[in-house]
Amino acid sequence: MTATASPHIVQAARQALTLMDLTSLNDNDTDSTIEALCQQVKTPFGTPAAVCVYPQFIVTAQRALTAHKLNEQVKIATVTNFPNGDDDIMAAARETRDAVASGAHEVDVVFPYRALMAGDEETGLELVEMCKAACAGQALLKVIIESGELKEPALIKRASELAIEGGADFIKTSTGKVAVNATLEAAEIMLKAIKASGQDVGFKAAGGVKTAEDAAEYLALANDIMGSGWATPAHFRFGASSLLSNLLATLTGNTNAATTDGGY
Ligand SMILES: O=C[C@H](O)COP(=O)(O)O
Repeated sequence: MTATASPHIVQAARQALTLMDLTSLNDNDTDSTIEALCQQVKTPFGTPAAVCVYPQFIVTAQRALTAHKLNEQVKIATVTNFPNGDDDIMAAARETRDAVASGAHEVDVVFPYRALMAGDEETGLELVEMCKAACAGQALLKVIIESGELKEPALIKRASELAIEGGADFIKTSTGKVAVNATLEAAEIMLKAIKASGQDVGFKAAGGVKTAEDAAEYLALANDIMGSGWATPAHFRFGASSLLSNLLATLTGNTNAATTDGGY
């Protein structure tokens, strides 16, 4: 992305930056990589909404954000039942409770999507209910439905409905760990499920969102379905490991910036 980006794309980049859960969920993450991640959140254009890290790095993120005096404005998100979406309700609830006790402000739990594909709706509903209870009103619960594995629009819709019924604060497309991650098609189904529920639930597009142009398409969809002004950090997030560099390049017109933070 270069200085030639249209005003519309520049505006989307500015908005997307503040809606981002800047993510590092790699098996080889260390305290150092998470410290480096937290260092990136301070930009001339504001900060991402959150960093998203594995549970063992919650404290590392807390310490690093505090050192940068950003612990008040940047939330710490983590993942549970991740990435497989197993159907062990109590294990997911325990992980979620432990993550909140460690200081997570937001927990992204994977819905037991394979159980749903096998026709079992109850397990997913109960798992979300138990994880919501484990958040104890202290943390937001984002439910990852793994839309790229569910594939069928009817299953994506049903998983969204069950997550919302179970108490999800956000529904999220993907773990970023499967072949198909966020798509506009899945986003449309999920946003329409939120709208139809009449509940105050947010949406997170995650996995494969890499450019300001990608972000602009999701934001336009959210504006169309939910109304303009809805996509604030309270309702909309991008889960992304390599979007930030492109947004900064778009905002500064500096193509070199695109090479500085990719590859998490
Ligand atoms: O939740 C966020 C995803 O894991 C990030 O996926 P990504 O590496 O494709 O940006």
